[in-house]
Amino acid sequence: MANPPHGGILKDLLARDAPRHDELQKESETLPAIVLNERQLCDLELILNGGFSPLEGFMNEQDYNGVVADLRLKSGALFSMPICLDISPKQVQALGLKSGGRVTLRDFRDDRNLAILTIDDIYKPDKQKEAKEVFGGDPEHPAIKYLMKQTQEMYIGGKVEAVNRLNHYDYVALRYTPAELRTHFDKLGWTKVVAFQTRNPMHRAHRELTVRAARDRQANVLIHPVVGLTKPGDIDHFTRVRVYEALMPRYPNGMAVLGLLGLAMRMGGPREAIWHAIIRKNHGATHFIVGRDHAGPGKNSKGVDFYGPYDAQTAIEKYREELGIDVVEFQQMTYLPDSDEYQPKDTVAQGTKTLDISGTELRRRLKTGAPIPEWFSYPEVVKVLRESNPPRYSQGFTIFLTGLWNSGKDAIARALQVTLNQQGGRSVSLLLGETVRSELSAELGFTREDRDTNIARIAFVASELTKAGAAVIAAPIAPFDQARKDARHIVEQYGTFILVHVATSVEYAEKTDKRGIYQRAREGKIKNFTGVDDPYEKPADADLTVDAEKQSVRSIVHQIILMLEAGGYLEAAT
Ligand SMILES: Nc1ncnc2c1ncn2[C@@H]1O[C@H](COP(=O)(O)OS(=O)(=O)O)[C@@H](OP(=O)(O)O)[C@H]1O
Repeated sequence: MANPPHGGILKDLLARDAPRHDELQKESETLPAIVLNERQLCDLELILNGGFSPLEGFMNEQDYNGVVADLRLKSGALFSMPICLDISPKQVQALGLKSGGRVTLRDFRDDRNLAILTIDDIYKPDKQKEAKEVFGGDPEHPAIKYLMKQTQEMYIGGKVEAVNRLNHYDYVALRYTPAELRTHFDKLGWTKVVAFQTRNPMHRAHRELTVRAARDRQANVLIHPVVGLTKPGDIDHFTRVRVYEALMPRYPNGMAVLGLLGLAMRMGGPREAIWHAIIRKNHGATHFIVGRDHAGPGKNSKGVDFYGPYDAQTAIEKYREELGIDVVEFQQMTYLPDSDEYQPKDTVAQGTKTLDISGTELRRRLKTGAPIPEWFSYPEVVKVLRESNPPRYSQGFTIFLTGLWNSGKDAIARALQVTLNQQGGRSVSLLLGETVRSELSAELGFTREDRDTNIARIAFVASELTKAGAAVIAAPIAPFDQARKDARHIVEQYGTFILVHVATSVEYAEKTDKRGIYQRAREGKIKNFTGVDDPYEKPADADLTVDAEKQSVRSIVHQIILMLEAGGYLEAAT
């Protein structure tokens, strides 16, 4: 038998009775609706399927205050994380929400009605207190940032009834509800299950740690990674799930099962560890692994740890009896090359040679293509990671040429395009000012606002192409510094952005103008012409500055190619 859920009863709020379900469905169409964001959707799913048992809805003020102050619901049950539905006062008013009323909870992704909430109360939380008590108070903590910047001013509490399940389209078969996992364990005949929480790829150390835990407790293993929301900047869950799938055959004799958990983590260290244990208990696990810096966000910008490395273990220890799940505490695992094995750091005899590869070092090796040894990870895991972190020579990039009209930037852009096409290996996209103006920005003029919009559109397209692995050459005038900086920011989410200032003087651009455009601008026939009666802000952040008066197009293109080569973006012809 699987572990009894927290509070004794596994909540399952989806109406099984077909007539009742139809009634709720109909009613949901008639009620005012709150459209849930990603975090709220994750929370709702785990409320509805019992992952957050004994919760039956979003917390009302009494439950919230109890949880914030001393980790207790009004009923006295232990619960460490506030689970609240935030809403703006404006929306409360617009929807006419008040205590006793009912409101539909809707999915932002497909507008499906998911649940009906009966309102207990609408209250204003003390955010400062929540930040301090729940997360420790450091304003750089990701959950505190979210609380202060994204969370609305009011919370709305009350029980929910499910109308529909959330739709998922990725890894559906691996997403088990608590009831499904319990049935699965039952089917396998598992009575002791040690659950492992993670938001990172898993390597050999994790495999050794979980097997060791299983051996110690004579249990089976549930690999239970979070695929809802994790820490901003984490490796995306698609890559991670492929890693977990690659790793699973390394557990002997079917001793482990992989299940995905659509949790929105808060990175709340000690409080989060207790919450995680409760969630795993609800999913039927009898044991839960808590390792080093469990669910901590690491260090703040001053290099100070948000939590001590074993704070979570201490916190969870305090509630050991009450939690009803056996917590398996682990020190960090380290590799002993002489005996080719992993051991918890605290059990290694002094003077023994150990090896470790940090997350930062791993990212560096993935980036540069440097080898990742087999003692650290399995080749099949490394293969998945390398596929998601391709070497520079197959990553996308954007070359953004900025300069006056007729500065030579278009000629450079065209020459660079054919040079890169000759090299091959990537598709090359050319976004000339004139093409963009006619295809994307036909309705825009040349006010500052319109020019900024034009550059923002170019940046968006360039970022998408960069993400897809293309070489993008953009060549608008882009006279304003802030718009160029914004463009860099957007593209750099996905790849390298190289700003090339084509600093040819206006005199030369004008002298070599064969179309008479400058003359028309001087005569006032074209207004607000850059370099004539509209400013060009010279970039102070150009990665390369060139001048078509002093250099040939060929030599400028060569300079850009050399830069790309130095950055590792061009694969040597083999
Ligand atoms: N007032 C004014 N100022 C600057 N340029 C003007 C202006 N009016 C029209 N044009 C023609 O628009 C083309 C340049 O547009 P860009 O998209 O590169 O400009 S911007 O980056 O949005 O500032 C460029 O045309 P193409 O020759 O087709 O490139 C300019 O000649």
